[in-house]
Amino acid sequence: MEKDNQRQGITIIGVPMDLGADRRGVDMGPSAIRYASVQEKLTLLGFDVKDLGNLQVPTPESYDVGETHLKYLREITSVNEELAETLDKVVLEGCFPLVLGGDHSIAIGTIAGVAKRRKRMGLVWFDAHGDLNTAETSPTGNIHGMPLAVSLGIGHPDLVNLAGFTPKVQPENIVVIGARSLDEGERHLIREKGIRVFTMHDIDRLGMGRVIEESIDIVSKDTDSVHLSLDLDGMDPKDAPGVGTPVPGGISYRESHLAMEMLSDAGVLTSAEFVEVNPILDRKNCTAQAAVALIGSVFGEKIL
Ligand SMILES: NC(=[NH2+])NCCC[C@H](N)C(=O)O
Ligand SMILES: [Mn+2]
Ligand SMILES: [Mn+2]
Repeated sequence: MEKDNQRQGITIIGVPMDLGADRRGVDMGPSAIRYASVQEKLTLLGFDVKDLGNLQVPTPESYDVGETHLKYLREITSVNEELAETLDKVVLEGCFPLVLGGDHSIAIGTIAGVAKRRKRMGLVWFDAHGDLNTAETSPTGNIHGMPLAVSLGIGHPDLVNLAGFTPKVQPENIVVIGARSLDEGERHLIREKGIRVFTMHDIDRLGMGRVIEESIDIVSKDTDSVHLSLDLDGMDPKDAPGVGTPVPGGISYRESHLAMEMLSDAGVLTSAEFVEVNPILDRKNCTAQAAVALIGSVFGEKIL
């Protein structure tokens, strides 16, 4: 991949989605991240920032949950269709799309939108979870546990065929970083597809520096773009408590920054999303603040 030196601008899109997860409140994630001054930070870093505001997302109270093994499938599909269309336009304009969630089910639409005009996309999946479930393997029926499988072309046809093509990404161009809570079906899929998963065990042994060096090789080999999908629950709950599905033993605050700084230095990223910030479960907005600090590092902020 060529280094992307002529970044024109950044376009922010909020997706206040909470239909993909069991715990309410993650719909306030985009507001919390904006409140933590994301636009100011990026402007200070010298970028031309445009905020498109939030997509409209139905509230769970006004809809029927639908099939319990794929909760709110219809509503989630339609929001993701709109998100994919919005992102396609942003890519066509030559801007860097920065999506603020919302639960992780929005990655279905983000990835569909950013992959549409690309031949081959690399994907960095920063998460405590694999998000590789299907209706058959999910223990919860929550679609936020499925977006990576969907992007690989595995899952309900309405989700998989979103934006009219499938798959969005190939298993050999994906890295998962920070995994420590995987369901049985997800373990199977990881082995079957040969997906490179850097678990917490690998991060402990290799160190984040090596993990990211290897990750950059994987996601940039023979690709024309790289998307970062960052679930704040990848971080340790001590540093990012405002998430709906926290798992102890996560990536530290500094390791997270090192990962973002190295991705930034490599100049490979072409789009990003920050998801699962739940202000109701947070402590004085510190999870949204962590998200904004990491966004700073993604866009080149340095200590010195
Ligand atoms: N994006 C997330 N936080 N996903 C959590 C998924 C948890 C669990 N594996 C499930 O499928 O329900
Ligand atoms: Mn997660
Ligand atoms: Mn996730």
